Amino acid sequence: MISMEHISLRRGEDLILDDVSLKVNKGEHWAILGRNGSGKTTLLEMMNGYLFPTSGRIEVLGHIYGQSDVREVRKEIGYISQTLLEKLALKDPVWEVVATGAYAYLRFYQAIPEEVKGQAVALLEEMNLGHRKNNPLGTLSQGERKKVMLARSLMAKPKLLIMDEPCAGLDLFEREKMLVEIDRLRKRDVSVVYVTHHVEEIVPLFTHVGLIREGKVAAAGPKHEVLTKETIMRTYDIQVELQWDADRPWIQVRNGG
Ligand SMILES: Nc1ncnc2c1ncn2[C@@H]1O[C@H](COP(=O)(O)OP(=O)(O)OP(=O)(O)O)[C@@H](O)[C@H]1O
Repeated sequence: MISMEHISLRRGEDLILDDVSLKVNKGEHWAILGRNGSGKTTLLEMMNGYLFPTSGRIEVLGHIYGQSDVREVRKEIGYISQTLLEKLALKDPVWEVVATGAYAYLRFYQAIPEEVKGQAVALLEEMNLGHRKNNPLGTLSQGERKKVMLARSLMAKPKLLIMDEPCAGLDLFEREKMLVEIDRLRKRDVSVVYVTHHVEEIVPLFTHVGLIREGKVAAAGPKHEVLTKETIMRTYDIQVELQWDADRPWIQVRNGG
């Protein structure tokens, strides 16, 4: 699905990504973690073809970046980020916001086919938001809005779903509801790449973990191999204990970190 080989990105004097290699195969779902400024969003922007590396090779869904039309590749990629959420029109009814996901634009300026509306409403119902379909997006809670974004990204039936901190800013209740939806992505034919700051968001859906430190891959591979207290301590410079419960990792910070 994704093959990044020896990717580096230089900005002036700074090496933002430093010889990063990462491979996401079909059937795998990856969680990417790392400290603030370690390069996670930059990595996602490269997967989407919004940023090009200074050196290295990126292949996504069989297209080699630099030799393909990235706009075509992006049609097969769903991208969920705070920036996108901020661009959506708060006055538009929720079902319409979801329906625009079937197309490459943010708002409709023509009649929406009934079939597309039906698909949007079905996705909202699947996420227990059917009763809110006619409400303006701006009246929904932050958690509900994030679910709307997820539903919207699924409209185009993406092969790859890239999520940049989709649970940021959610309370415990809203976050768990969102995580239920994310875990349910296993029923779809889609590979997920998910950036988060919180280890406990690595729900059972996820098969692999990548840890980024100062623009380099500190560790990457099957989650139970990669996610250990030693690798977390190396990535975050903090003393922790790590426990798995129902195939979900939890962190306890030791006194004084
Ligand atoms: N346009 C830019 N010009 C120069 N430096 C940049 C630019 N964009 C990002 N950076 C730098 O690149 C580094 C990595 O940024 P990035 O946003 O990828 O990190 P991140 O791991 O996603 O951080 P966070 O967890 O805080 O969101 C940071 O040091 C950032 O300041």
